[in-house]
Amino acid sequence: MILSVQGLEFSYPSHEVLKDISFSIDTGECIAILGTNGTGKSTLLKCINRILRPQKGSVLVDKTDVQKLNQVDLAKRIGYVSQTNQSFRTTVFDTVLIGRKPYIKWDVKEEDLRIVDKAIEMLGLQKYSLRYIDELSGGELQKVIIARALAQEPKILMFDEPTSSLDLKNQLEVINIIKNVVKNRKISALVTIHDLNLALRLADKYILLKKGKIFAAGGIEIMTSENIESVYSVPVEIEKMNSRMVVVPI
Ligand SMILES: Nc1ncnc2c1ncn2[C@@H]1O[C@H](COP(=O)(O)OP(=O)(O)OP(=O)(O)O)[C@@H](O)[C@H]1O
Repeated sequence: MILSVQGLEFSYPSHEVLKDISFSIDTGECIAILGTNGTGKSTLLKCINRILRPQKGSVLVDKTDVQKLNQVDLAKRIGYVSQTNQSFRTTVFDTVLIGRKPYIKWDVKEEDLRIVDKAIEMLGLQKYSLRYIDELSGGELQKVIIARALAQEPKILMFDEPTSSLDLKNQLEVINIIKNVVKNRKISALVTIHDLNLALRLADKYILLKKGKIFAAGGIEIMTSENIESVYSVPVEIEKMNSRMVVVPI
């Protein structure tokens, strides 16, 4: 088990957001965190990555409490791609190189450069490598930030809406990159995503959040029309197309 969240509760000063959240993830698993706007998906990722401190509960990564890890060890374990991006004026290459920061002691090594090149190549960003990130489109920048997280080589990759600025082709590419990286590197991913059909392509397991609580969690068997309707308040049908499950709002 690479990640274990037990009895997590989190409130902002004005209101309670997460209640009694418990789940665990094994190596090689890709988990989609689903739920309506404002239900607490990003807050959950931030609690796991220690950006926010839960009032109750624990988060163990590799059996170690995240609260006890120093910043470098945390960054070697968890890579986080948030919904908001940095605004420093750096090139694409240098931005992705920042992902290697936890490993660089004095000088950047050949291996760091190789890993950065590989991440840039995986996201198809070679032609932008020397461009400043404020000269990119929203989707291109999103891919740069994903490349930086891959270069970080963490054990758990967390993505907050990784496909939100991407066109259809890039959405599918990014989903496949995440799936392949998880399987090939034997790591895990936690992904918040609004598009249920992309979630079905991506994930091995699902967590349906409703009003800050886990409404259902598990494999494909929990992605029923009843559960989806209950969480999103929209009637849906689940159909099979080309041997793939699709969610169709009705
Ligand atoms: N910094 C903050 N201070 C106070 N309340 C906040 C803060 N950030 C988020 N919230 C509130 O906490 C709740 C959960 O927000 P969160 O961003 O985790 O939801 P989400 O499920 O990720 O939503 P979305 O799908 O819209 O991104 C919302 O009611 C939101 O308004």
